[in-house]
Amino acid sequence: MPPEWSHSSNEGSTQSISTDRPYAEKFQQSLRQLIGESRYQKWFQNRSTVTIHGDVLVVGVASPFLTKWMSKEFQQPATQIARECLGLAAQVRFEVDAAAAEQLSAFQSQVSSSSEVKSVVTTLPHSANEESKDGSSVTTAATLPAMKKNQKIRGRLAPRRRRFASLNDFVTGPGNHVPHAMAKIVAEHPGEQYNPLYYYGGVGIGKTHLLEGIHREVRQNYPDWQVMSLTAEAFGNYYTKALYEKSLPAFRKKFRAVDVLIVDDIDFLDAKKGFQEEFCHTIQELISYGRQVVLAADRHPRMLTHLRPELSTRFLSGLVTRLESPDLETRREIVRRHTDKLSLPVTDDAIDFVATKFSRNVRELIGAINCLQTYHHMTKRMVGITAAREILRDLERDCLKIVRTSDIQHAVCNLFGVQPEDLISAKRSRNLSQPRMLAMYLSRQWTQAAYHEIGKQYGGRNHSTVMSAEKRMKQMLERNESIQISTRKWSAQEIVSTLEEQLQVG
Ligand SMILES: Nc1ncnc2c1ncn2[C@@H]1O[C@H](COP(=O)(O)OP(=O)(O)OP(=O)(O)O)[C@@H](O)[C@H]1O
Repeated sequence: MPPEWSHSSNEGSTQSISTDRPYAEKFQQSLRQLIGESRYQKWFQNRSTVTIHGDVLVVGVASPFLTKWMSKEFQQPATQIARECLGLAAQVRFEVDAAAAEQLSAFQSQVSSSSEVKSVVTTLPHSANEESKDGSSVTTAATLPAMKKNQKIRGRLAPRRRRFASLNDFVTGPGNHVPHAMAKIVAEHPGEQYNPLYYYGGVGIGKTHLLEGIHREVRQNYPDWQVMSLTAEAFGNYYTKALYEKSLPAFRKKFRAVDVLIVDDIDFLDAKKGFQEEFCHTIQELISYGRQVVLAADRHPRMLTHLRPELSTRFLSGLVTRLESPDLETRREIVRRHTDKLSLPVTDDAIDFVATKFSRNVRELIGAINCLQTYHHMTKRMVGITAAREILRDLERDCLKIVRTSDIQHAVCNLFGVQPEDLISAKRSRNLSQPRMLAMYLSRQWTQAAYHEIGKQYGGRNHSTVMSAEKRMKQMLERNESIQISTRKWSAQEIVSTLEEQLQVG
């Protein structure tokens, strides 16, 4: 699968080249054949979009209800076809996409006599919604024979190129103005300082937005430069393919010739020793020739505990900068700007309600606004606080992630590099006592488990051991004491926030 990739032609064109469209169309055709014409028409045609990001094929649908229904019904055939089109690593996700909702409502107004369409329209959102992280990059939409005569609608369904987010649309506040300023500097003077520039932070708080903003701005500032954006996973897949096909020289030529390399989700490399060396050589070579490298991950490089030392040192040799969840004022501004952009009439107290309720993750915040917009679209009413409460009630509940003790154990083991069976054993070695104490503390914070239940899960310890672990951990947080991970000490607060962010992602 090709990465999102843009370069100039010899004529100096500044257009992005998207190679996703043929894959998306092939996916649609093959799916139609596999599930049959009538099911395809009923569930996909005129009401879905297909977007490809690396190995992830996203089917956009019109409502949260449909995401659940479609994954239940079509996950298996869609994955089978995606793998045939994109390779074995391909995955399929069903997500809400405003373009699919638009398609559906346009289709409905065209063929309102069709009862089949009506039955789907009744499922339009009253509850959960989520804007795709890469929602700006709709690649191709399902074709619509019934609409083909309608020029206006056909225009809207035409395949679009990926649109990168803009740095100017990024709302800044205390937790993110420095990372944003760094993005501006790097986009103006790539390769000159902060190389590599490494962003880290929790889920849905703008890392990809900043990467896309840099991509876009470099392309504007330096139209004939080659800028490549992809995920670490896509890099790994290319590398594996090149190894398999014995085409490593071509692979290296391609990746080491770019002027700016932008790689998202670097944490993927943590568990993939096989790609680390190649990735390390790639960025080393680029940086040594003054090319810019920009990276993003969910953790600080030192918390990627399975990384080769030369790679984490390389990450640390530029600028490592943390993005924090936006504070209330920043969230209010994000809501204001987004509702303005959608021309959504909404009262100030409804804005406050959304900004207060959806506090951890901007993607969820934007998803909430999209739900309000659908309500407005359907009712033509101004969105006030009562409507906002009503519409977002389910979504608010869905955003509360259920955390299990096994999630906590997994996250702690991953961070400290210890084995799960050791963490839950009766062993008392020093390298296990701190991670275990932390895991017990998090189990109390995030699950409903009682002290004795937690104790039982950690080597049959009694409830007083768990109570003292919790007390000691609280003390460490209050006094801002440090915890050792491999060779380095971290503040207890930083470790707990990192783990909690991962628990929220799942
Ligand atoms: N400060 C901000 N101002 C405006 N929009 C924002 C801001 N932060 C995030 N967003 C928007 O929120 C959505 C999610 O952001 P993004 O995809 O960049 O998150 P992320 O940190 O990369 O998440 P993940 O860890 O899941 O990859 C995007 O639509 C993005 O444009």
